[in-house]
Amino acid sequence: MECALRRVLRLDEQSVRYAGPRRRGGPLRERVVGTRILRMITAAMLVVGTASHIGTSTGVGRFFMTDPDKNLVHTLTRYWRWLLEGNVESPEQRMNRGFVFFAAVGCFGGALLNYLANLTDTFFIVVVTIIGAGLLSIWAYLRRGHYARQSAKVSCCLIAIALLPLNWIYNQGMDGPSLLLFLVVAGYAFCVLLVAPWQRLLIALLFLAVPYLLLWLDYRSPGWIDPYPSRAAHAIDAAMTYTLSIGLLLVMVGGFFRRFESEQRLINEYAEKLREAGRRDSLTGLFNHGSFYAIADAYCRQTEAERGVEGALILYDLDYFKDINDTYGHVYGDTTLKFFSRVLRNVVRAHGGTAGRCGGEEFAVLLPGADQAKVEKVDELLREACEKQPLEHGPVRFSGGVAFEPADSIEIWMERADHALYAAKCRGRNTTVFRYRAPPNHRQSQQQ
Ligand SMILES: Nc1nc2c(ncn2[C@@H]2O[C@H](COP(=O)(O)OP(=O)(O)OP(=O)(O)O)[C@@H](O)[C@H]2O)c(=O)[nH]1
Repeated sequence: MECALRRVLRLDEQSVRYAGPRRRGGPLRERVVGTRILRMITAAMLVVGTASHIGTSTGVGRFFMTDPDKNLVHTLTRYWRWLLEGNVESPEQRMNRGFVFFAAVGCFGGALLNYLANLTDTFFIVVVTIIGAGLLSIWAYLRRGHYARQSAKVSCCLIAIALLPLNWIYNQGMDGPSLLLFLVVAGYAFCVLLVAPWQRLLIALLFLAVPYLLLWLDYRSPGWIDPYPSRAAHAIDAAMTYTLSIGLLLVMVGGFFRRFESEQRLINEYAEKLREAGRRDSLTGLFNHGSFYAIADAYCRQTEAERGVEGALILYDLDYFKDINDTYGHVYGDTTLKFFSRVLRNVVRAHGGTAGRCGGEEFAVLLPGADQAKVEKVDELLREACEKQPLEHGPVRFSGGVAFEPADSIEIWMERADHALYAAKCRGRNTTVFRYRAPPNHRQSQQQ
């Protein structure tokens, strides 16, 4: 195994010459190869995973998924999702999980290869394994939906203080790819850690201070730094690190786009909820006075040009509601209002109408295109439902007044319905008056 690896990586005498004389002393150990391979593996996984993710989210992957013989993308996406998705679905968390997971895989892969090929000191293998275990436990913690920012802070510190300095020392220091990796991880830290400005400043200082320190070490004590064994190894490492960096940038930018989209979706949802709440009566859930008037007024205007158009406006008022409040309390009064509203909404909706609460114990119903027979039916069903389901202190009773044929404005139409309602109250309540039909050509006569 060791020989094969060495043959593949061409670690021959010529390669050793490229590196120049050993600076740290002792025989040349090809420890750099392990970290290089780990980056290759991580980059390959990242590229395949990201490609499958982009494939499915853009719809390109659907082409493959429709064909049962080409379901590789589907399988990869399933694994990719399992790795990144947990109990909580937020783009920030997914971005975090993706980053931490690949860092952990990189550590384990590197440690394993270094061990198998006997490339580095045991110290390097142990430290990288410990860092990998730390990152993996952070990833597992994140998958369970725990708070992402604390874990992101810990993983950033682990990478910045331990992993990248090791990478620096074992990968030709300032001539290797570690500075590029520092830059990408710093970008990740700035993107994911939405912390207070002073903490952001601390992170920036950390990502400046550690490379400065390493540059100084590189300059003052070059014996600490391991060179590349060959030009080929240097080129491969540069290519792989660059690919890894592009992949990580993709994860970050993709995460940001998804986060922007989900926040936009949330804003729209809340705006819609607010709009809806502004149109509804908070106690009964029916349209409130303003929105009911607007709907009914729009109907009046819409039917203005049409002659003899059908339609009815009904006003309902609960009977002796003040007595109910005074005798059984306001809570019972509210229960009565809610019950009546629910029954009213169900009956009216079933007949294509709209119900609203005009205030107190007064309700309004718009039945577009309804003739007298339909209005009588609605009224009958409503009374029947209230009688059949008595509340604790008896059935809800109410009076109603109906105005047929839309008027020029809702105010005029309401006034006519109100007259009918008043008539119903005068007749002894618990009844509906239908007699307020508009005279023929009432619109023309009103305009004159
Ligand atoms: N519980 C409760 N009571 C309300 C609410 N809004 C208005 N009221 C009460 O409704 C009562 C209306 O009383 P009135 O206008 O005298 O009507 P009424 O007693 O039903 O008499 P008639 O309509 O003539 O049968 C008042 O006591 C108000 O305080 C509400 O949201 N909840």
